[in-house]
Amino acid sequence: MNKPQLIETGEHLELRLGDIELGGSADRSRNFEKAKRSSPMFPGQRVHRPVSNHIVWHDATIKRVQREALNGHRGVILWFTGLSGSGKSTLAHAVEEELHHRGCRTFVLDGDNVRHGLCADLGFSAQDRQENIRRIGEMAKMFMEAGTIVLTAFISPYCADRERVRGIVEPGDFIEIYCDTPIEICELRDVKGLYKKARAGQLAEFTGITSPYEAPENCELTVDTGTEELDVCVQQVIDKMIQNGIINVVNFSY
Ligand SMILES: Nc1ncnc2c1ncn2[C@@H]1O[C@H](COP(=O)(O)OS(=O)(=O)O)[C@@H](OP(=O)(O)O)[C@H]1O
Ligand SMILES: Nc1ncnc2c1ncn2[C@@H]1O[C@H](COP(=O)(O)OP(=O)(O)O)[C@@H](O)[C@H]1O
Repeated sequence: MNKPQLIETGEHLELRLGDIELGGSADRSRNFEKAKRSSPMFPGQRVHRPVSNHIVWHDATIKRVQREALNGHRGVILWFTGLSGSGKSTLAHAVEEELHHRGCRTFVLDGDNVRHGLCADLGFSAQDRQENIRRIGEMAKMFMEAGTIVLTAFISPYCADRERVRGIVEPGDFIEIYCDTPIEICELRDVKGLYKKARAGQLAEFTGITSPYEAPENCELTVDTGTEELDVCVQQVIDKMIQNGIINVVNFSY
């Protein structure tokens, strides 16, 4: 990797790799106070604010931009969304491999895995899915603040829930990637046999069958994970990252 430079500009620290500005202001990690907390959208929907009035934000002395300088690339959230079987996990892990082999710090947060631990108490009602995505969004943000390229692979079926995650980070920090596989193909793949169960009435609230999926309308990238080869989709994600100044074209040219 090219050696990144930290440049002081007034009150800000900038991280530069060649001509690319990798980081933003040194106090970007303080956007806790600015986090958008939207109003409830349906009865019973949870709104999260600290329960106690007696907690005070503690500023880190080592900032995100310094961690990014150490890593040689920006932290970012790559948010993969799509139906079950659309290819979120396969694509996220394939992109991670590509990035890891080229020296990037990465981590994949995967739906089934997170539901074994942090979100083991949640089911598949709209409210539980909302809470699932809220927790994952907060966790992804922490990974990103650590300077990591975090790749998330959750159905995240509701536009509002995805937009809420976008709203807790700065513009450019959240790259939404729609794994656009039609349900007919997902059902043919039926990787885990869940569509068969859902059709047989053995699995309630199954996305695409008895529970909605709201496709993104203005996402950063749509990938045709239904018919394109995996390596083509990986390259599209890498190209988007280069275009957005997350990683350096020098390290990713073939
Ligand atoms: N009812 C129902 N609907 C959808 N999916 C179900 C359901 N029950 C279990 N599963 C399995 O759980 C995985 C989806 O979890 P997520 O955390 O990604 O869902 S969500 O974002 O909160 O909607 C999903 O994983 P993927 O197939 O990788 O998407 C399924 O394996
Ligand atoms: N271009 C592609 N991108 C991702 N997955 C693909 C692609 N083409 C075929 N597949 C296959 O589709 C399936 C997707 O499964 P998975 O990644 O578990 O989906 P999800 O995480 O969305 O539930 C895998 O069997 C994978 O090999």
